[in-house]
Amino acid sequence: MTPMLADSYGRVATDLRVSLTDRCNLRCSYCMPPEGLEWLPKPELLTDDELNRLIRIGVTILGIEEVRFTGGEPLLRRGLPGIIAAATALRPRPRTALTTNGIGLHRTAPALAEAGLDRVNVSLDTLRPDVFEKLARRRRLDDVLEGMAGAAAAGLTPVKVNAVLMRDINDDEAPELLRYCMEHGYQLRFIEQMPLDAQHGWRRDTMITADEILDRLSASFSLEAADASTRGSAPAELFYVDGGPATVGVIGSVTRPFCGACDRVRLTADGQIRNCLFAREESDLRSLLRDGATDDEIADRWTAAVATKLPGHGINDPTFLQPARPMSAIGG
Ligand SMILES: Nc1nc2c(ncn2[C@@H]2O[C@H](COP(=O)(O)OP(=O)(O)OP(=O)(O)O)[C@@H](O)[C@H]2O)c(=O)[nH]1
Ligand SMILES: C[S@@+](CC[C@H](N)C(=O)[O-])C[C@H]1O[C@@H](n2cnc3c(N)ncnc32)[C@H](O)[C@@H]1O
Ligand code: SF4
Ligand code: SF4
Repeated sequence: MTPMLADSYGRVATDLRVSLTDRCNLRCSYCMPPEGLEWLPKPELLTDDELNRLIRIGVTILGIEEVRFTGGEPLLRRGLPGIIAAATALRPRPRTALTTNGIGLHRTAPALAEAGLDRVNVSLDTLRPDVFEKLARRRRLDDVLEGMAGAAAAGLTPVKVNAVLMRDINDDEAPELLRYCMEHGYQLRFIEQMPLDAQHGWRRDTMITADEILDRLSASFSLEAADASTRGSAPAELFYVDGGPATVGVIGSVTRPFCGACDRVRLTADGQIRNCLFAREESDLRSLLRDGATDDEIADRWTAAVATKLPGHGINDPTFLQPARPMSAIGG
């Protein structure tokens, strides 16, 4: 198929990240303020049918090969199994994945697997209940751990685990998290905090960098960089732990950006296409949908949206401005 979602820097978007809701049942301090946010009004959200149609256009007309469901917290979306089933019924069948905080996953994992979901990424920043409560502002650590186990038992593997380290909160926990994940067969990745929180609390001088993460891990494990040629467009740089085969990943979005190999495009829960996590402009597919546009007209607007993608996120430029939408409303 001719690549349709190409930008002017030679990159082609084949990975569609779909935000199913901007709501969440946690309040991670690097993402949301304690009081939550003003949620998108219901009439502005795409219905399941509208979402399914856009995913179908992405896969069958525009060359999307992988669909990632995210949010907000995607498990809060009632129609999730049906949305997954509609995506996996498409031909060519896209690979599917879910990025979740894991709450409730223990219960829903079998139904999600049954609907055709291939794998999950679960966010887990700490193994200490008091630190979890401080970071996520809810007492739900056990639910998350149970959710990860449920996903593995349902075959939603590999279970990848995302951890953000925050200075003086959980930055001493890197080795403990890695040991836990290795024991349970999960693939852990540490993520550099990005300036995407609604309360604009990100500070370059306090963020934990990829170099620091690697230093902390190296005090307890021997790490050997995996062959870079196998990385492709993956955000995580992989390191073999103690000779392998277990690996740990580092997602250095700020200090080791990977935008040159980006293959992502995002659809927000209210039907806007964003060609980058940090885009300051969006393309409105919802109005087209609701005005009776044809599949080809929708595909044309989507193609034009990706064509204007910038070469990188610009976080390291002096003129950088954080996007108006926070991470939870973009779809992380
Ligand atoms: N800069 C940047 N960071 C991203 C992007 N997508 C995801 N991330 C960061 O990487 C983290 C992990 O993302 P996930 O949704 O778990 O999945 P992934 O790493 O993209 O994908 P897989 O490794 O294929 O499972 C997110 O929490 C973000 O912090 C992106 O497009 N740009
Ligand atoms: C926005 S959440 C949405 C999915 C789900 N609620 C979850 O937490 O996995 C997706 C990912 O973004 C990460 N994230 C949120 N805010 C971030 C930030 N400011 N910098 C880096 N990663 C962030 C989270 O840790 C999570 O792994
Ligand atoms: S990172 Fe995920 S779980 Fe945490 S507040 Fe944001 S959307 Fe919710
Ligand atoms: S910051 Fe933008 S260009 Fe860079 S990898 Fe993420 S989505 Fe792609």
